[in-house]
Amino acid sequence: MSGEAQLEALLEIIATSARQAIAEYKKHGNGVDVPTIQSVEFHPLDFKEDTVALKRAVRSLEGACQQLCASLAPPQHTVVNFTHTYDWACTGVALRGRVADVLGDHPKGLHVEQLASIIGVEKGKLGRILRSLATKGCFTEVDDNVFANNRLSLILKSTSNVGCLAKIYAQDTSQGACVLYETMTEPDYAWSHESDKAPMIYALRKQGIKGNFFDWMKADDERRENYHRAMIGAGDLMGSLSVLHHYPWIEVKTICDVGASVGTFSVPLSKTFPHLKITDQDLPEVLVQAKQVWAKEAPEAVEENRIEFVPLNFLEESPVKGKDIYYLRNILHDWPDVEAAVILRNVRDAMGPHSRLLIHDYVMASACRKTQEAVSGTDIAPEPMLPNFGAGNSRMYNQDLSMWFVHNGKERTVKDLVALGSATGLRLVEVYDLVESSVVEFRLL
Ligand SMILES: C[S@@+](CC[C@H](N)C(=O)[O-])C[C@H]1O[C@@H](n2cnc3c(N)ncnc32)[C@H](O)[C@@H]1O
Repeated sequence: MSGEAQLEALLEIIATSARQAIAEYKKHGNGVDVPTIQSVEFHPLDFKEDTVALKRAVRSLEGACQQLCASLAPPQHTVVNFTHTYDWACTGVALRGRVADVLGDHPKGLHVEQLASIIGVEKGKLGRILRSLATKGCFTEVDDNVFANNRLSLILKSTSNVGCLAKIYAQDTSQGACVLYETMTEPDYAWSHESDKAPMIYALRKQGIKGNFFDWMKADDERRENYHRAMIGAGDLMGSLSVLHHYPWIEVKTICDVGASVGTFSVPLSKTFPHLKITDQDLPEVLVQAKQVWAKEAPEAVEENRIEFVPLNFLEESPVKGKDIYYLRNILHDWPDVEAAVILRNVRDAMGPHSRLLIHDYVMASACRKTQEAVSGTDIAPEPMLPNFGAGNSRMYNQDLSMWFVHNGKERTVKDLVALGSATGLRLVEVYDLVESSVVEFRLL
């Protein structure tokens, strides 16, 4: 394909995928207009469980847009932009200062002078941060230095679970990112894949931190509560609940949610499929918080004994035995290969011949078409796009880096998961591609 033909094909993909996204908003809008950056409320589609069709369209749209811009802009423009972005720092200020909460009481907007005095920061500095965010479509500058919430900034309200996740990236993960090169060159850290040698732990060591991210997180109640709310947010962000609509749950009777957090997946599962007997397993202190969440969000499941809570340290013991499904969402990516193999071995020891293991994570793919076609279990982008959808999947590749910075963990390819599985006596059965995340199903060998 000539250069010009490639660019024309990208334009075509942009137009088609944007129209597919618009059609999705119209289909689920119940009369609400399609969203723009001027929208001030959420759209009915924003928190739907099954977001596969919208995500598919947005993945192609973002991938093709970035590829087209990277092709046509001068290279210095694109490459310096990689290093010259402070979105995370500005968003972190908005989150910590609860800017969106304050603006919630002022739907027509608030002058930055009043806003800054409520928050307790200097008005000129706050104004520059909000203008930078408004320039990217988050908050609206309704008049000179007067800011109001919009559909994007609502995500930064303190009631938002996705906001809790954004806070972790802005405040904690970023600390690991800032010392990345040091951790790749200092001998104690450079060759280590241990979780207590992760870049974020390196950054925090001056505070006398001992252990890994989970030790650090559980040592502080507020941090722990934010983390588990963030896990609900992560599910929303990834559209993980699509799995409720794309897996044959009706054929299942019992499920063990391994590393269940506060029931981020199993609470909605119990509501959609009340025939299921669910076992939630996590560290004991997490189950204390989980029981409170279940009592509030799904009291009927608790009263009808459809949920049991069993403490588990999956690095040291097996989950309860003989369940139909062992479900691990966003678990393996927290751990380096050695610990991931221990977890899988412990799960395998609990499985019976009828049991299935579902690993629900991001599933990485190569950016090289030749390799992708040979091993992929997930969608491959049409030419001339990069086969892994390029920037359309950037969150997956950023998440892989986040798992390194925070845990020395990683996201894995289907090939990596198959290798881990077969080393622990498991065989691949199927890959369910939910566009952003995938569910990889295994059985005993
Ligand atoms: C990234 S969160 C995922 C939570 C949940 N599966 C989800 O998708 O929302 C990882 C979970 O693993 C749990 N965890 C960490 N170490 C553990 C261990 N040694 N044994 C059992 N659970 C553990 C954490 O408490 C946390 O709930």
